[in-house]
Amino acid sequence: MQGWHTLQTDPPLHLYRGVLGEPAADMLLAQLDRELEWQRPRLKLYGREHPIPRRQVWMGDGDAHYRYSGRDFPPEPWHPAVVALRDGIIRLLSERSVSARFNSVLLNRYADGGERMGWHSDDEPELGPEPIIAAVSLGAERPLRFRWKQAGHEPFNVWLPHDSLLLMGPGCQRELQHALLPRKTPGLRISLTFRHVQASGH
Ligand SMILES: O=C(O)CCC(=O)C(=O)O
Ligand SMILES: [Fe+2]
Repeated sequence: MQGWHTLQTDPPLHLYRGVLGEPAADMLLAQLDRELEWQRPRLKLYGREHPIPRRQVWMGDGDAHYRYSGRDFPPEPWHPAVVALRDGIIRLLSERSVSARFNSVLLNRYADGGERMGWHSDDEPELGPEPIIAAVSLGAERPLRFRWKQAGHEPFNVWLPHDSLLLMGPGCQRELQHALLPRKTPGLRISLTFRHVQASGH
């Protein structure tokens, strides 16, 4: 159970179970919930502003700005527990001969199954042509739903257990979209999606 599981190879999706070990993962979930300044920004969708249906924190190196839905998010400074997790993830990826660097992370906080993230690909220009995204899940287990941009392939779920890491390799953002759809289930979930954004010259 523990360790790497290949979900598919083209484009690559790999799940690692047991990133920190249960007690440390439980502690990190509680610590992030308590210590971060969770935001609920309002974003424009089809010309109208709505608060996002979850909370988030954008964190990273000072020059790692992130732009979406016409807004610019300057990063919060790295939290030491998130730095330690990032470095652990980089070590795990190097076991697979994936050399990744991450200068930023989007932390998402879903208070319960009603909170969600809609369909998207992480394909903003500042993420570069074939981004590698490493997504750590803490708390309530929920499925990440994937669908193909090209017609004729079936959508599928990837269940993301507590203390797991989902590696979305090259091609995942180009060929697929993903969403965390609402479910009638309780339970706090926090995800951390580590990325590398090109410095924006701010
Ligand atoms: O919460 C998740 O697992 C998905 C998050 C996600 O897709 C993102 O941060 O881009
Ligand atoms: Fe995403």
